[in-house]
Amino acid sequence: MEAVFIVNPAAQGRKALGRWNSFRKTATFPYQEFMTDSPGHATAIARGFAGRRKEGKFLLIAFGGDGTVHEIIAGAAGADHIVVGSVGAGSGNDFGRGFRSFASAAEIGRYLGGSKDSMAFDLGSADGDFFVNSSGIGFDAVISKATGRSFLKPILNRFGLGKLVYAIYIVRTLFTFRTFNLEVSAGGEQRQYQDVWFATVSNQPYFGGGMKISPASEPSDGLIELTVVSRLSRVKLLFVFGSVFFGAHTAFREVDSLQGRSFSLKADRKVPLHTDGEDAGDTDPERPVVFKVLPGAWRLAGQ
Ligand SMILES: Nc1ncnc2c1ncn2[C@@H]1O[C@H](COP(=O)(O)OP(=O)(O)OP(=O)(O)O)[C@@H](O)[C@H]1O
Repeated sequence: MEAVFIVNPAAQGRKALGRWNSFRKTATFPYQEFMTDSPGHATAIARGFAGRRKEGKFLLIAFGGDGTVHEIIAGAAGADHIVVGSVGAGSGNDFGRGFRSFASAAEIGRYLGGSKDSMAFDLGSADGDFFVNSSGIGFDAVISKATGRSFLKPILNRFGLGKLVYAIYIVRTLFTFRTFNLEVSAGGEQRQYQDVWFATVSNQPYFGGGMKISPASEPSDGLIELTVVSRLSRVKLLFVFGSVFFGAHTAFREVDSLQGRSFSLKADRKVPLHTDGEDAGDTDPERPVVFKVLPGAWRLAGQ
């Protein structure tokens, strides 16, 4: 198995590059190294390896944040000669909360010299756009979009306060966001929701930098979970957000949770969509966004 690091030097407010320069000195095994130069580059690199099935197995290790792992998995989906690994060097790192990641080069060295076990995990798709953690429409997508391009993020990251960005935008969006009406089709049934703040489809429990939005999610069960938050006052939404950190929000009657293999979500106006916290455009009020699970579509290093 050949080790390949895919490094996003821009992750964690460009701190990742410095971390990589220290990390690489501790790697005692042979490896290839790629630096991403723009969004989408990690997917292109992973796709290149996905086309090299005849050359044996590859361990593609993301050195960056959630966006970097997301891109690598999207490029490697369906290629069973590729095993994905991750070293968390981003600001949110929800991936590391829901999935096993490597803590050091020594750990990777032990893995390569030892069992080389891997496990298949599910991948989500939102109209063909992949997600490993979650994808959603509404309030959370507005926040992901805003924080993704925030001038505050690199500044706060420098002081180790990246999470504060989420808090700032949650409060700001709370006062500016317009709720929407939502039609959900799941398992042959239809449900209508009024005054929706957000609807999130999860493959693993965490989103938004450590919020346990979907406690029932299990990324290898062949299922995805939909969480719809609706009909809440702005003040109560803040309480719900507070309780999300502990996964206690599901007790609120305004929080509905469904489990299934596919959900169609149709909002009555244009609403922002995110996949793994990355901007995925807006919904179209004329047609639903179809969320699906692709069971066992990618492999993660370790058991
Ligand atoms: N050289 C580059 N310059 C600018 N952006 C890049 C570069 N390489 C990759 N990217 C983009 O940087 C974005 C953010 O990366 P990533 O998510 O890994 O870090 P983060 O935002 O610090 O962490 P997290 O998502 O865990 O909060 C990704 O969308 C990725 O496509």
